[in-house]
Amino acid sequence: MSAEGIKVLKKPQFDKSKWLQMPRDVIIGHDSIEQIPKVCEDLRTGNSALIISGRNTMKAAGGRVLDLLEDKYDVSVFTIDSISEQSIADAEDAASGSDFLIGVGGGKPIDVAKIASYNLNRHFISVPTAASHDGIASSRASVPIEGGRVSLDAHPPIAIVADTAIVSKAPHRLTASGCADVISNYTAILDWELAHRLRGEVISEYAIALSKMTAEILVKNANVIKPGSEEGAWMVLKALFSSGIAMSIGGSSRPASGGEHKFSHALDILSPDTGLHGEQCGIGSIMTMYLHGGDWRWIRNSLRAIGAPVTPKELGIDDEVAVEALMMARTIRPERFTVLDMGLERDCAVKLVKMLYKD
Ligand SMILES: NC(=O)C1=CN([C@@H]2O[C@H](COP(=O)(O)OP(=O)(O)OC[C@H]3O[C@@H](n4cnc5c(N)ncnc54)[C@H](OP(=O)(O)O)[C@@H]3O)[C@@H](O)[C@H]2O)C=CC1
Ligand SMILES: O=C(CO)COP(=O)(O)O
Ligand SMILES: [Zn+2]
Repeated sequence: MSAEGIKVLKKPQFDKSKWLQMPRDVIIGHDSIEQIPKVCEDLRTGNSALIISGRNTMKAAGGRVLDLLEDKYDVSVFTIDSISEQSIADAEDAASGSDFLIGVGGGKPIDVAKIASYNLNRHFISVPTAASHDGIASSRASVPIEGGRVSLDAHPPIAIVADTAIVSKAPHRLTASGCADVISNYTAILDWELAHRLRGEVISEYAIALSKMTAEILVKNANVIKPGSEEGAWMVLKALFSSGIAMSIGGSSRPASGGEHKFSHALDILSPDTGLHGEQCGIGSIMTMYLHGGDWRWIRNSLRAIGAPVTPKELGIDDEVAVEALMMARTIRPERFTVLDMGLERDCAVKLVKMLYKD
């Protein structure tokens, strides 16, 4: 071919751009709830606030937030029982006259506050009462919809106020569930890498490194995570924060949510209000680690060490329901490719669940 026949391809211009949002004020520590008025002042949040909380969590912390703010701010309270499209719409109605929102509770009130504030274009402050989930800092919200669940784009809290004295008094089951949510990062990452290899899905090495490091540090410090320990609460809250930041960097929940989360979301449909989110993800993670050919016994031992359940029986569900959840996982958020989307057959799912009981 002559020189004239060769087309010189111009290197495409670099046109990548990313917009990351992060929390501005983060206070984790003993009696940090007392700092809430200062945080509101610092962030110039406005004059009126809506506290979104649950029944138990209103008692554990919401009441104190109300006491601390009501002198200076016009504060109302909205209590939720569950997260649903309806409870989010109701929360938005309740918040329409408020300058900012405060989510006080576990994952559900925080996600409701996150979405409502995002839809209303208001700031929100995250006040976790339990170290039970890694949505305390993330910019995502997880919402059940008819027959499934969606991970919605939202925004991160403008501030996080996590009081270790309050969180350490929450039932230990919640803390162990938060640890399991973080331990499941190991398999979430493997699933993301699998989707990258097979489907060309874009991955973020920074998000992966942070997510993995977070799980490693947590497992390394499992010995301090004991019922009632404030040091343990501190350790887990830091991990949950870090995992949430990995999701912000990744631009999706991918660094912390893979097949084990799809299994958990399926269980939420098949057996609602039985297991906690992180508990279910932990058990899912043992099984998906097995499918990835990794050290599933190590995942199981790590979960046991922090007091999380490792079998459907310990979770309070029948093995048949766990098998059904494995089969249903591929129908949950089908665009999220994981090891459970590779044509798992029912008899293999049965074996997988049986394997959980092996020595
Ligand atoms: N956005 C994200 O990135 C993420 C979102 N999630 C979502 O979070 C949710 C799971 O969170 P989780 O916290 O497990 O569930 P909940 O918010 O339902 O909390 C579980 C239970 O613990 C109670 N509780 C919380 N704190 C205390 C306390 N200090 N003392 C006594 N009881 C307490 C709650 O009481 P009450 O009845 O008062 O609420 C509730 O009954 C799921 O919807 C999940 O999808 C999970 C991970 C990441
Ligand atoms: O729970 C999460 C991360 O721990 C969020 O994941 P989902 O996007 O699957 O709801
Ligand atoms: Zn999770």
